[in-house]
Amino acid sequence: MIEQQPIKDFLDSLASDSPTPGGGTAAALSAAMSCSLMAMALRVSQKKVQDPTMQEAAAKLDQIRSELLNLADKDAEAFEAYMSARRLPKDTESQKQERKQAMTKALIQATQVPLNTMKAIEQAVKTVAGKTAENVLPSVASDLYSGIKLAQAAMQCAFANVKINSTKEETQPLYEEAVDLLNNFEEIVTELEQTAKSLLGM
Ligand SMILES: Nc1nc(=O)c2c([nH]1)NC[C@@H]1CN(c3ccc(C(=O)N[C@@H](CCC(=O)O)C(=O)O)cc3)C=[N+]21
Repeated sequence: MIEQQPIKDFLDSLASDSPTPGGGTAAALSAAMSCSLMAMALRVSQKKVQDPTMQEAAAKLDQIRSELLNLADKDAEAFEAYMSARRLPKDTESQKQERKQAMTKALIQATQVPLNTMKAIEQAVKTVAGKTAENVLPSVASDLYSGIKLAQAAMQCAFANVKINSTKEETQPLYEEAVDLLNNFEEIVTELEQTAKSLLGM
């Protein structure tokens, strides 16, 4: 489990030529870090600003962060299963059929997981958008901004994983859902970025 790993060990295994952890895991973990940063900005601000939504939003971000850490593990499992299916024998006609079925099944899961990562990131950003972000103290505006930009990067990375796996008819509906989600997200995140920038005086 990723949560048990020292950061150095995780980064070494990400850099290694083994297929997992891969980009999908990195997207989910980056998003988890984004949640931490945004929660921190809210918790610091909450001490001085009378905004009862901040505490709740921070708690929600903690919950989404825990989901994202789980998705980081799930992504490695799903991509590993796909790589295993690819390694199945293909000597006879029935083996070929079985391998094809197993690969399709694993590919659907390897596409569903980064799509779930995208959904979690959208929830995280929606949690801070609007009044909550506007009430963040200028002293932690850089943390809010960093959290937002990390969320945006993680969203685009998770989307790239959905895209690269969307090579079959069976994954097409997931791809279409991801495109819609990304477009909607970009609108929300652009506005939120403006809020953080103006707090930063940028
Ligand atoms: N949900 C999801 N998560 C991913 O992380 C994900 C994904 N989908 N879809 C595709 C991309 C690409 N990616 C690779 C990482 C390493 C190798 C790799 O190490 N390949 C070696 C070893 C192959 C083996 O061990 O059989 C090779 O090709 O020589 C390949 C591909 C992860 N991705």
